[in-house]
Amino acid sequence: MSLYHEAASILDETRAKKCSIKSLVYTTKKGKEWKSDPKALFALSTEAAKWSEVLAEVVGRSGVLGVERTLSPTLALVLTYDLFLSKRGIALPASHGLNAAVSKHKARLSAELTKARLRRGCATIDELRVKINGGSVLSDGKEGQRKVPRHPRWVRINTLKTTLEEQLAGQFAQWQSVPTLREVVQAASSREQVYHVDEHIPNLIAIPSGADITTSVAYRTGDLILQDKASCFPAYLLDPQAGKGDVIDACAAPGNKTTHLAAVLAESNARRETDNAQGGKIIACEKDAARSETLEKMIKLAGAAEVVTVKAKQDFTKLPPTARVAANITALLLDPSCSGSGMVGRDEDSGITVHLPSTTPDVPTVRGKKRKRPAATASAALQPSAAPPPAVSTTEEELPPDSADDTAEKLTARLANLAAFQLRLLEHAMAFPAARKIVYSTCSIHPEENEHVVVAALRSEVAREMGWRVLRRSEQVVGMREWHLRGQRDEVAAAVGFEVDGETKGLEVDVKEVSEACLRCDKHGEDGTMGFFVVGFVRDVGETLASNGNGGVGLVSGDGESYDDTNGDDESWEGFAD
Ligand SMILES: C[S@@+](CC[C@H](N)C(=O)[O-])C[C@H]1O[C@@H](n2cnc3c(N)ncnc32)[C@H](O)[C@@H]1O
Repeated sequence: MSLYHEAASILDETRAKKCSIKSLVYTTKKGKEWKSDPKALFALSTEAAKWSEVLAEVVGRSGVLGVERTLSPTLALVLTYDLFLSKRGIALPASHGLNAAVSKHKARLSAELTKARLRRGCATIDELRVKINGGSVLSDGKEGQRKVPRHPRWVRINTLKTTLEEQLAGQFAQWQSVPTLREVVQAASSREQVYHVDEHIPNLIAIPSGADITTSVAYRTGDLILQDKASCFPAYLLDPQAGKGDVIDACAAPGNKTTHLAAVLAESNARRETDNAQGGKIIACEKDAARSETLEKMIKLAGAAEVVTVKAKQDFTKLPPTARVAANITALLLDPSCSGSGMVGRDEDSGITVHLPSTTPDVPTVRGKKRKRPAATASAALQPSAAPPPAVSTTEEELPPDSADDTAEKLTARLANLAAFQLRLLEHAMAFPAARKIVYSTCSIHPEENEHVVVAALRSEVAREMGWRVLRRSEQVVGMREWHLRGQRDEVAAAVGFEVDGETKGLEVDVKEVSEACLRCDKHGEDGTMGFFVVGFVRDVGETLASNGNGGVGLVSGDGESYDDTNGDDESWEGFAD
């Protein structure tokens, strides 16, 4: 099988199973069977996927698929990518059937590529490349108007296996530390070896987007994990503490947040070495069978298998809060499927939408499965708050990321279904009897999946019965408390049902408190993150919350005895920052 056939089959599988290209190339059983060099295969599949929205238009409008019967839509995508966009061109002899099938239509394809570029307002292919690689651009100030993407590559140091210091002295020994993220971003195109240690998340560094560490031993052995900064917020905010019960990661695959949770818990255990309050395990649920396999592999690779128990093919909503395994669950991380509207095209860990060309010309872009759904408003799906949410089809939870050609009506209906599903999961989490803390997150920029779900959850019967409220900003771990982007106040107010006009108190929801408790990350913003939303919930019943000295809160029993005495040791968390 040629590189092109293999890359096309990877794109087909990515679409069908919604799994990442990286996991297909490197970690699946099939990965061992690839004949092509994995690095070349990964690069071609990822680049073709990133460009697929444009190339689907180019190939579809050219009509090539109607005449070249040997070409499948994905095969045409990967070949057209190499024909026009890779430095070396198609890596096959000119006489090879596949090369000829595309090259003989070069003029027509090239004309369509020009039109597609102009439709996107780009004067040159390089400008289009920048747009595709990160959306927004900024001048690097070195070569006139040369533009570079805003996004760095985020690398989490896996403290289950190594330390930040060890990696900076080893893998990054030849690299230069820079004091600002901007310097990393500006180095993106020149591939300078610079890194910036993040100010908010411990053990996280940013490196230029062009820097590839995926071939390094440290990456392959799980010492380094590619994880967007925003995606590190949930585990850090949940802040599981040693000796205070077990944690559920309800929607765990592919497992980046699970392994981050394990690392945070292990840090806490290490700080408690001298007393008896160690322990705590993580239960990772994943509904999808294929993704459960990936999850298991990622956990093993990250060295988290001892502390994490995988519940493969486990629908979280089918795990009864009264089950024996649930009795000791004190914290839950809920990162459910969402619209993915915050995802950045180049973030291979989060998955990329593969667009396919039409097999008949003049149809701009053929998207994935078409779903006929009645129009509905997202907020209607969350009303009335105490009533059970409407039934959601099982497939709707798994929709691919938003597409530019979604009509407003389709998007509204889609968000309504997603929001109802997300609320259902959140309400289920709130029913766990020993639970004291929940972190809810999405990689969506839509308030319907974010602030609106938070308000609906707070107003739900289970939240009121169990005493759930938001984890206030002042109670959050230091990096999250200091994060500048908070929830959208007008959206919280809209969900509560009244306008903001200086008066922020609702009947049962404090708009200011709730919006301040929520954290948002901007897609394509100066922070170099994907679009993201995260919020914490806590309940005080039977216990009160007190500062744990980590800048956040720990549980204190009713009689005032603290379960946590990490004052002093916590300095190490903040110490990593610079
Ligand atoms: C956004 S992804 C989670 C990403 C993951 N937390 C990480 O950081 O690597 C959502 C996952 O939830 C799974 N899922 C969806 N509904 C579920 C349910 N009811 N129970 C358990 N898992 C579910 C999906 O299959 C998908 O793998």
